[in-house]
Amino acid sequence: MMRTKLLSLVPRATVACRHMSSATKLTTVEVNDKTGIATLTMNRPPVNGLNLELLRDLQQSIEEIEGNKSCGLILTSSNPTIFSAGLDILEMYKPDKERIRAFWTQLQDVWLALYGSSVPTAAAINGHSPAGGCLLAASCEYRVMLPKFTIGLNETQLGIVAPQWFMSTYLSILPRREAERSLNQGRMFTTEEALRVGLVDEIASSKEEALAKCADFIATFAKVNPLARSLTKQQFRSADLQQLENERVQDLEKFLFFINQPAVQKGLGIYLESLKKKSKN
Ligand SMILES: CCCCC/C=C\CCCC/C=C/C(=O)SCCNC(=O)CCNC(=O)[C@H](O)C(C)(C)COP(=O)(O)OP(=O)(O)OC[C@H]1O[C@@H](n2cnc3c(N)ncnc32)[C@H](O)[C@@H]1OP(=O)(O)O
Repeated sequence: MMRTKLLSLVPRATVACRHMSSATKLTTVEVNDKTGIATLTMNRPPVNGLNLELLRDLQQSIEEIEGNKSCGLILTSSNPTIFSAGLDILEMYKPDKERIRAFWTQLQDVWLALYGSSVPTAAAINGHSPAGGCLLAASCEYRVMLPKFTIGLNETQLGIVAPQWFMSTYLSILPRREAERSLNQGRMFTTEEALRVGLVDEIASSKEEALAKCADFIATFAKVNPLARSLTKQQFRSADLQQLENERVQDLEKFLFFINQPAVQKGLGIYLESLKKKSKN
């Protein structure tokens, strides 16, 4: 394993980090030597759209962190204004038959790995976090968000439906009434609104502060027996995890059926166009 000192990249100049993975291009993992906490950074310009390759790298990085006995995982983004734009719509619009199967299966794998991770997890949400971006953040145990951004499961706004495990993830954080209403509305919350409903736990004024708050959360487990902690977490999450494990194939088939409906394809095309028009103005 490569052990490079990346002093110029760490948030606090006095803390050394081990750079664990450099082979992957779309994610990086840095472990803070002092705290043992791993920071997993998504880096797929322009918007961290979750395509097959980014999802593969995310899963590889989560496995790497689990395997390296890190004390915790902080998920963040290298983009200063976008945590993740969610699923890359280009994977779902006029999809290639084989690739879209691999894509959805990989998304399932990432969720199972992150939501079911044995280490404490936190998200430093340093930018907008719609749909799949929100799913990743919500799969963590703690969320710290920067002001003036938005977060939420906005699928219905795009004419698509968040599958059951997206809903379970929301329900693990939000009261049922809030989860149902905001999913039905496809509501995007501002940072302040997200704090008010409990979708995020804290607000930070900079990425550095968000990372530090996430590290403080992970440090609350320092004196807790790690096995007792992870088995307790597993018990809380096992019904959700098991449900997807049991229904993976049906979930994939449902997704393929739904996404290939002409009306859904038309809607995705219109949405992509509107995004492109907006980016040109
Ligand atoms: C009952 C059975 C159910 C079965 C399941 C059925 C269906 C499956 C559901 C799947 C669940 C889906 C989850 C998702 O994650 S869908 C994706 C949702 N994402 C969004 O709606 C976000 C869209 N993007 C934005 O709102 C903004 O781009 C932004 C993230 C706020 C960033 O804004 P800004 O900095 O102003 O950047 P631009 O808008 O200018 O974008 C730059 C370029 O990036 C392209 N872009 C943006 N987002 C995406 C995306 N998600 N996928 C692909 N491409 C994206 C955008 O078009 C620009 O491209 P250009 O430079 O080429 O014009």
